Amino acid sequence: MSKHAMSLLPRWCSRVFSVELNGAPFYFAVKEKHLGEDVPRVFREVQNRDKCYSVLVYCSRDRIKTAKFYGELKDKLLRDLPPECRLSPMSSFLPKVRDSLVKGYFLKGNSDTSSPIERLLSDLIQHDPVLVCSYSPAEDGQQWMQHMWSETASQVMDVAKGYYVVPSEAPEYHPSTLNIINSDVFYSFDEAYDVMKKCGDIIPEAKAVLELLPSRVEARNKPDFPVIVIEGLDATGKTTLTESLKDTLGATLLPSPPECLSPWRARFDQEPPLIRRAFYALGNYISADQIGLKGTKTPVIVDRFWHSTAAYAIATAVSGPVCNLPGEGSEVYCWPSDLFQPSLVVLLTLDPEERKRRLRNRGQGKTDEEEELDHNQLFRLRVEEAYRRISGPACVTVDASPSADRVLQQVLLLIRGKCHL
Ligand SMILES: Nc1ncnc2c1ncn2[C@@H]1O[C@H](COP(=O)(O)OP(=O)(O)OP(=O)(O)O)[C@@H](O)[C@H]1O
Ligand SMILES: Nc1ccn([C@H]2C[C@H](O)[C@@H](COP(=O)(O)O)O2)c(=O)n1
Repeated sequence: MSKHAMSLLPRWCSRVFSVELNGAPFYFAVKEKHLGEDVPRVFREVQNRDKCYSVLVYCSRDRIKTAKFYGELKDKLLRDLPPECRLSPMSSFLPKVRDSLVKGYFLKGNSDTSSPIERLLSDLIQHDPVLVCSYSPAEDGQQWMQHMWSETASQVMDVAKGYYVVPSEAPEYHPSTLNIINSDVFYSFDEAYDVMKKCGDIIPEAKAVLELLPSRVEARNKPDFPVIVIEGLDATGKTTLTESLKDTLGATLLPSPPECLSPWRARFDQEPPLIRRAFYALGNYISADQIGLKGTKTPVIVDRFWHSTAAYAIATAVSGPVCNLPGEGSEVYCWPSDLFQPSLVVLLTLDPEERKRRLRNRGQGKTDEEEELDHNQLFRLRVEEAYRRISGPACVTVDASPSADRVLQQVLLLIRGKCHL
């Protein structure tokens, strides 16, 4: 067993394991002794002929490689496992311990598929940063046990002995919330920059992005004019409103991410969250630099800014209902201390049916995330709630269902009240 995997062991019995079946999480823990606990739900429906396995990707010191490998692992498992084998997202974590989450997959096969599955897992454990366990009924035929594999053997081998699997309570918040800070959301230029810099060796485009970054993090000038950010889900009317505000106020309109990043955006959208979110976070610092420049001459309207970066990242990292999000007031929703704060942030909200109607009428192709927003009601609700929970500055919600002109008038009122324009 590698030294990284060994480092997970001392608190192995304090870890909680989560397996997501059809979008719902099932939790279990492991114990050295059995005290008459029930069989966890994940194993209750497993037949005796079935065999289950877990593959967890532990964090090596190279976070970039780990993040890339996690994405590639799913493709590899889907490609190489027998088609009858069922693959579910899995994680393991220490409750309330930050950065303790390790992610992976839970595999369910049967006696016909166990040989090819075990061959694949044996190969993985010898070449990749994974910790493999298998699960089988205990001698009494009632309980289930977890056996940790050793990388030196190409067959199942328990380290010390097997552990009993027992049910565990659901944590207060989704386990992914433990690892959000500086993996999904970055709270300083340096943290996001560090990720992009480390990407330079494996993603040539990262070097081009680094060259576009401002030399100073603080906006070069403090704008004399108000800076207004317009936020909202796709097709809530941001483009329509920002164009009108530009004309009405004689303002400068800045899109976000900034135009200079457009050539690289599609490339970074394919990357795992760590890299993709670092790209968007850095985009905000470029925007802040541009705001500093333009805001000395005219008011500035910005189409999306940090609220979007954080809200989409948090809502993607966490799955399930809104109550799985980090609680209101969590540090996850804090504004980065080194990022320019706009004078006003307006969040446009729209009834989902009307939003779909506008999307249909607009008739453009949809990005993967727009598809997700369309089909996954829970994702949409999580993004909107995360928007509302972000503070410093918090956003002011405006109902975007009236006519474009009415929405404009409503937002102008807000701007005049808040920014004395
Ligand atoms: N208040 C409104 N009433 C009716 N239709 C509107 C209104 N505002 C915008 N629309 C229409 O809805 C569609 C989406 O608007 P728009 O492109 O401004 O949204 P968006 O938030 O910028 O979208 P995206 O983030 O995907 O670029 C467009 O066809 C636009 O003409
Ligand atoms: N400042 C920004 C702007 C955008 N994003 C991300 C969030 C979504 O993934 C996507 C939405 O952009 P659109 O499709 O409306 O162009 O871009 C961000 O993270 N930060």
